[in-house]
Amino acid sequence: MTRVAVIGAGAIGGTLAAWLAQTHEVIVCARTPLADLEIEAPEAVIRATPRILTDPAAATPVDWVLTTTKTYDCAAAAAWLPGLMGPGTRLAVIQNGVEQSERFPTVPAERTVPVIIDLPAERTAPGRIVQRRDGTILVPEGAAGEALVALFAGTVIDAQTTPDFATAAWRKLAINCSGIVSAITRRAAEVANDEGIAEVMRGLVRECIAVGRAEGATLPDKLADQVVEWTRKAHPDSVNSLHADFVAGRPMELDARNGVIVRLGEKHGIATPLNRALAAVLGAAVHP
Ligand SMILES: NC(=O)C1=CN([C@@H]2O[C@H](COP(=O)(O)OP(=O)(O)OC[C@H]3O[C@@H](n4cnc5c(N)ncnc54)[C@H](OP(=O)(O)O)[C@@H]3O)[C@@H](O)[C@H]2O)C=CC1
Ligand SMILES: CC(C)(CO)C(=O)C(=O)O
Repeated sequence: MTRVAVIGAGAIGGTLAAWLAQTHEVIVCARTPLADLEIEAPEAVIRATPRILTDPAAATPVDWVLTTTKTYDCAAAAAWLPGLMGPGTRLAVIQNGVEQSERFPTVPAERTVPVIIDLPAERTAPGRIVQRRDGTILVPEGAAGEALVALFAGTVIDAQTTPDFATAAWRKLAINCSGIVSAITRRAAEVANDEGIAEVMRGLVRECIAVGRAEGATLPDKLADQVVEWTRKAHPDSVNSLHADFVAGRPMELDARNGVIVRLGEKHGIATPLNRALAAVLGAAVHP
């Protein structure tokens, strides 16, 4: 049986830990204590009672570490790694953005697997999560990516390798950068039905497309319209993770979702006024 440690028991970590615990030995490395996991998935309620650790000093080596904290908590999450990483342990960085491979520099590149996850989920209480639909995972081709795909076999998470991970990451960033409109308006995915807001979303995505192409991703012009359509088809009450952070008064992944477009745009001489402006507005907003 594969030993898997999941760092972070939030929306993504809790959901993945519960699904993996059906077939693997799972340890949850949590900051806030919790008793167990209960996931309200589209077809069923999934329960799991993995071993829960709250002290990095208690961690011992596992086969896989899945890190699922927010990007702004990477430094704190790294405190778990000395205990969890043995000579053969692989680290999957399951976070939004396009810089997953750079966030845990102490782990050798060949043992780090960047992961793009599409899995809308919201945490309602410690260990209690609403999973809005079945999810997908994309990882780069190669032995480590294939091993991660095998880990998720038998779960509702459709894990696959891709020969062009950069494109996959930038396509997901296109969705995420546009999600800032939900946090600013404090409205769930249904806000995309407002045509004025949809036009702002398209503008954010067009900037993302320009910078992503300069970084080597293959992104069609129609992606701007597609992002709006996908958001309109999401569960209308679906709250994205940036919006969830804002209303909870937590830090936000503004740099990973919008700031990175501004930063890399500057590198390539591409103007990104919408991402810059909206990130500044949300960054300065007082949480509700
Ligand atoms: N939610 C979603 O629908 C999606 C999210 N993502 C991405 O996935 C990543 C995770 O997001 P999400 O699950 O929503 O985030 P959450 O805020 O729900 O969960 C993050 C978890 O990390 C925990 N954590 C923080 N620091 C530590 C630490 N040092 N040790 C252990 N645990 C720690 C938090 O603890 P505490 O309980 O104390 O807060 C929290 O439980 C983000 O990059 C996000 O953008 C991607 C796709 C969809
Ligand atoms: C697009 C979405 C909502 C689900 O995958 C997401 O990535 C997030 O909430 O951060």
